[in-house]
Amino acid sequence: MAFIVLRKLPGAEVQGVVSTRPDTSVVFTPTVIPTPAVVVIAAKLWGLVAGVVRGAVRHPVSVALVAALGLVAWLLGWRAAAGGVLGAGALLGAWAGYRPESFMRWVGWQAVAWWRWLWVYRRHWGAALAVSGLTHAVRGRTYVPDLVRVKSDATNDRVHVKLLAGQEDGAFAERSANLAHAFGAVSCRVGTPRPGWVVLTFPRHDRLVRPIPARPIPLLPRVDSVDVGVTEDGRPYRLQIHGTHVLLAGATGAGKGSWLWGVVRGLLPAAAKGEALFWACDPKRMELSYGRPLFDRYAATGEECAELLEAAVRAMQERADRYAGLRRDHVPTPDEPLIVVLVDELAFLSAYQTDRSVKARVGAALATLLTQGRAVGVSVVAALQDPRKEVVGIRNLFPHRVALRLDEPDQVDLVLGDGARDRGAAAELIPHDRVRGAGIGYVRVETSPEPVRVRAGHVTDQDIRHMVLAWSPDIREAV
Ligand SMILES: Nc1ncnc2c1ncn2[C@@H]1O[C@H](COP(=O)(O)OP(=O)(O)OP(=O)(O)O)[C@@H](O)[C@H]1O
Repeated sequence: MAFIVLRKLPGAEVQGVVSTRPDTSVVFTPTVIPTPAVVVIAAKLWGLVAGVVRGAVRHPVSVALVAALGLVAWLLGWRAAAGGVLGAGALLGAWAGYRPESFMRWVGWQAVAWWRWLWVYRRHWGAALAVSGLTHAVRGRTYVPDLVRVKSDATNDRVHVKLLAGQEDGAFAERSANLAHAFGAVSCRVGTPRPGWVVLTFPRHDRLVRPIPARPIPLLPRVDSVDVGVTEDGRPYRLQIHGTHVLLAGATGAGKGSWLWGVVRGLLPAAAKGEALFWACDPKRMELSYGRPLFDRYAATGEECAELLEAAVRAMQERADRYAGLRRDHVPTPDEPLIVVLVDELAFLSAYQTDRSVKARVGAALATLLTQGRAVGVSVVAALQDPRKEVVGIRNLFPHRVALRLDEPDQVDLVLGDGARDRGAAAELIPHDRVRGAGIGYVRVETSPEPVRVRAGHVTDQDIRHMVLAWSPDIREAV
């Protein structure tokens, strides 16, 4: 409208023309009302002031720096301003050299975030969201969700987006693959920090691309959770054990073994103190047999596994009878240790089990343990290749679940719950290659609706041999 007022367009004004485009319905040309220049200039000025204020609120440090520099140049001349810039640069350089972590925290990552906001996100925002189908047209005007802030750290960019009124976070979750491609990232995870907002997490570097050595055996006994690996942010990941059950789902070769052994490794000091016991079901006889001396009970055949699980149910019920009316939770002690029931391949005992009576006994014992074991100190940690198999019935009884590499995208939601795949848990895309992919899995954490990618420390055969030599009960007793 402003141009129509300020500039006389050539040719005659065409009025009341109805135009059509092949991809839209009828579009009517709006009536042009000549506006006084002063109104248009005032509107432009208002837009400018609003833009400056918005910029100052969103980027206070950058705006303050530019303003301070302008003030110095105005009051003292450009030489003083240039000297100030050089001096500030030297100070920042010294800070970065002596205290790189605090420098990155307060200055470095802010600068990276600002650059990424400007160069990667802001530049393509409207077009990328329009092509992804995340903009909305209302009465001929197109509205784009607001790109409010970008925060960066060593691994990820977190893009804070204010949704359009009436838009829902699921729309972004469904388009996470489009967004990842649009902004050149390997993936995009969608979180909802509060109503009306989404946070899109774009990883810049993959910290998990190389295997991680087995996590150190803790110095002090601890049973609540175990440090089994590292998250993509580089933080240790503690898997909850006490008061819960854990399901590890992953195709063959996905690295379930390193998670199972990571649990054993982290609980060794507690086991040495008598506060944790390992009962192992190893129907494949491949995985757990290697560290057999570490286990207080070990079962391999279907019959033996059924007996072991029923013994766990008896121990659980005996405790429940004693606790009834007296206490509501379990505290591990040498008299009342946490019993960790490890099951290497759940489907061997359920879906592939040919002996019907064994299958029924295992199913009944597992269902009882999973529904009643948590409060009295019996935790099940089970591995499973195919989450579609007959374990469907008990799958949801595991409060903590890990989706390692899976064969099909549909399997992800079966393991992690509805919507996990859309929110970025692309477990079917974890590389098959052992070096780049084994041991990587997606987990859900209580603090965030977005799945978190974790790589378990690689517990090698040599680590297991060392664990057996240093920590098995027989050897400790002999010493
Ligand atoms: N965290 C890890 N980091 C790197 N390599 C790993 C990791 N975990 C396992 N591996 C390697 O990947 C291969 C497969 O691991 P593993 O046997 O644990 O897989 P799995 O899921 O138990 O497979 P299956 O169900 O067939 O037994 C092994 O060679 C192992 O050494």
